[in-house]
Amino acid sequence: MMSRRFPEAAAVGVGGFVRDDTPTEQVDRREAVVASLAGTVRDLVDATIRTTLGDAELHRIRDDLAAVVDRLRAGQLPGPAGIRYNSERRSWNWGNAVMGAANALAPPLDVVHDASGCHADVDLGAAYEGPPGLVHGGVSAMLLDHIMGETASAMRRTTFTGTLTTRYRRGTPLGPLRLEASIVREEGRKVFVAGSIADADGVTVEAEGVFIQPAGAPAADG
Ligand SMILES: CCCCCCCCCCCCCCCC(=O)SCCNC(=O)CCNC(=O)[C@H](O)C(C)(C)COP(=O)(O)OP(=O)(O)OC[C@H]1O[C@@H](n2cnc3c(N)ncnc32)[C@H](O)[C@@H]1OP(=O)(O)O
Repeated sequence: MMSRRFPEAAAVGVGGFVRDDTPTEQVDRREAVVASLAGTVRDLVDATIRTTLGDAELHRIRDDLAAVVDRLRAGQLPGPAGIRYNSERRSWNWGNAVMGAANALAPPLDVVHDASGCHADVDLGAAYEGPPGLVHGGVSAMLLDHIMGETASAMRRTTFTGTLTTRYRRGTPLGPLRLEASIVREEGRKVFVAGSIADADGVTVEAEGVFIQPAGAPAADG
């Protein structure tokens, strides 16, 4: 069993981004490879939840998978993936819980920056269920936290979630959903953001949040 404590990660701290001068072309190529692997692992998670196979077959599959894990463990980072960037301002955070390319737990969320903020279309399957057929409330909050945080940061400054308030207006069905977020106002280091999740029939969850630029955190615009 792997260790769950990563002391070196604690040292990253606020605004801690790792400079990594891997050329962008190489980063893009590797990202496509890890995203493809994560996509298959995501399928595996869904298939595991929904399998109806017998116990003996599941034991055999578990043994096969354990062998695959051993192969992956042959080359590992010492801790979490972190956020890396190169001199061409290409950044990558493949372990991110919401949009990490290598993270099969991430839905993943493909966030688009538009004139009013950010939006993302996502299709949530069986792995994100809370109440029967509905998205887990914590998953909704997680997705909103991310898209609202990305809106606050506008990819040019570091912001951390200070407060996130969610109002669940009705159940959010699993399946295709639309997330939106926009900046409401800014006060010094505080950015107030509104966000929502909607299905085809309208908004299911709405949220407001305060995202804060930690004192001394880096910003691309100075
Ligand atoms: C080059 C760069 C490019 C970067 C491009 C990156 C793009 C990549 C996008 C990824 C998007 C990720 C989106 C996920 C975002 C998370 O998930 S972040 C993880 C969850 N959040 C955390 O862990 C935060 C933990 N908390 C903290 O670190 C600190 O408490 C904070 C929030 C940074 C604030 O600390 P601080 O700067 O010391 O705050 P402080 O000076 O006490 O107060 C400043 C102001 O904020 C207010 N405030 C403080 N705390 C709070 C609070 N919790 N709630 C409300 N207001 C508060 C204070 O009242 C004060 O207000 P004023 O008096 O000025 O009116």
